[in-house]
Amino acid sequence: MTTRAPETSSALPTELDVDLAVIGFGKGGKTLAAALGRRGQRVAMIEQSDQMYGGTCINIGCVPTKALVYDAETLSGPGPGRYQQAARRTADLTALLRGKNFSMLDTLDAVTVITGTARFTDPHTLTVRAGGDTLRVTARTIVINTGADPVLPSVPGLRDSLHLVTSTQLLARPQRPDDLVVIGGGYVAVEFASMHAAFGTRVTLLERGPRILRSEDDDIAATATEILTTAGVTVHTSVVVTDVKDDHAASVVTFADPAGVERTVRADTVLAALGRRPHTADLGLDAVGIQTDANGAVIVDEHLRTTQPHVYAVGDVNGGPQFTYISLDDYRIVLDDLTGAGRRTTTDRRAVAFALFMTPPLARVGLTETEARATGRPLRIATRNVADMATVPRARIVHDPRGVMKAVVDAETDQVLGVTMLSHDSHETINTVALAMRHGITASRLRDEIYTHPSMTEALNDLFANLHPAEG
Ligand SMILES: Cc1cc2nc3c(=O)[nH]c(=O)nc-3n(C[C@H](O)[C@H](O)[C@H](O)COP(=O)(O)OP(=O)(O)OC[C@H]3O[C@@H](n4cnc5c(N)ncnc54)[C@H](O)[C@@H]3O)c2cc1C
Ligand SMILES: NC(=O)c1ccc[n+]([C@@H]2O[C@H](COP(=O)([O-])OP(=O)(O)OC[C@H]3O[C@@H](n4cnc5c(N)ncnc54)[C@H](O)[C@@H]3O)[C@@H](O)[C@H]2O)c1
Repeated sequence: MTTRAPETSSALPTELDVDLAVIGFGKGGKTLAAALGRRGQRVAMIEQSDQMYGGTCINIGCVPTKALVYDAETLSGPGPGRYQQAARRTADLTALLRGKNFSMLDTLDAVTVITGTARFTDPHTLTVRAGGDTLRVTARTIVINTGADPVLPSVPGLRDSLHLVTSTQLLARPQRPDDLVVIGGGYVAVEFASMHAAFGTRVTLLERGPRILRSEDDDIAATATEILTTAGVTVHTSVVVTDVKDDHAASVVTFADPAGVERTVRADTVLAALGRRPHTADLGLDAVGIQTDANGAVIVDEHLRTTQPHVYAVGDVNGGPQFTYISLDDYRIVLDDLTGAGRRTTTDRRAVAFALFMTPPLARVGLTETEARATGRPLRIATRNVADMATVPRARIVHDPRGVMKAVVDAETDQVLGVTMLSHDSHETINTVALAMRHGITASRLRDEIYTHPSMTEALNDLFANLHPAEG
């Protein structure tokens, strides 16, 4: 167990040779570092910030956002005070998890945690800098796990606005905004809009596409929009944000509406939630023969090997789906390649579910109706409003009968092609469907299974009993 922070390491060696060097304390990399460290391999974990031990998810991503969403749903009292209480609790929680993540590696004798910024100088060598100090790390195997950064579009005035925030900056604030403009209509936009509206912030969401949640079916996006609108979010779609100007304590955001009419909205905070781009620009990859694609993602094969076969890329940086559990699965693939049979690949992934934590949450696994129709197969489809599911009292028990569920099934094979749930607890229930899909359990069997009562899972009895041949 040795911990080196180059900024304080003048008495420490300036060179380190290890079996594995991991750049970035993300989910996949830290899990691999711990696994190989426990086996006695010499590992260097290099993380640029002592505020990021444990990576994006626990510090500035999943954990703080979901803690705030939960508190928005459950704490009582006036919005500003509730938010401050929730923000304090969230900061305490992330600090606790950050410490635990650091200890998980730092307590392993074979692992060295280095706090500094890494850059390749040759295919087996990294230069790690912090302040004026430099450490040279050579490694047999290197894993790039540097995550992704928010994209900021070149809207005039946006980048210079004093009121512009990324999700990271907004999470760091102890106070909620009074008026928030959210630009974007995807994961970050919808989660922050929903949560801040629940804390009493006036929220306006500006999405350039014809609907929010562009990957979902029209009817699902429409129900999500209705839920957000009822919760107090003003949603504008098919808009073009043309200008952002600061005016004392606020920003004036100008946008063209679908008819081309210029409109403005004023807010003390403007959140850019426009996607996240793989973090590769400053790693020196080109010079050492590690190729990236047009979006900056490290190009990898199905074993997550880069164009230098001893260098792997895991998590958001390799351009795959940006979810913590995908980074974790990347770890399994790399571990198998390094220590196992090397059979596990990204092509093994089937029926991977996701959940977006608006209230109630939206979860999906498999195909949307639109995607299923495009396959040309004969389909059976069920669409059920939660409020109409009399046999699912759980939603009313918890005071939340909002939402809709949809199942899309191959009419010939009875195979489940996809399920979408915008409903209470869908982030849990969807895992049952995903497991069933992965193991070939048919729609009829899901319809006839025994589920606990009163639970949201028993909605599967109702949903799969209501399949009808797809029209059109
Ligand atoms: C607001 C928000 C909410 C989210 N919510 C969810 C959710 O609910 N569920 C979910 O599954 N996913 C969620 N995500 C996505 C999820 O957080 C990411 O997909 C995941 O954390 C990516 O992990 P990673 O392994 O790619 O690396 P990361 O965890 O991003 O770690 C990368 C690390 O590399 C470090 N680094 C970068 N460059 C260098 C360098 N040159 N030298 C040293 N260190 C460096 C960074 O400081 C960082 O700590 C959310 C994301 C955001 C932004
Ligand atoms: N619950 C979760 O699992 C969770 C939560 C948050 C983030 N994430 C991950 O982080 C990733 C990044 O999230 P995100 O919301 O930043 O990106 P996103 O790709 O989900 O959504 C970006 C949205 O911005 C819109 N957009 C782009 N340019 C625009 C412009 N100029 N004006 C208006 N709208 C514009 C797009 O049409 C899209 O709807 C997600 O894709 C997801 O993988 C996951």
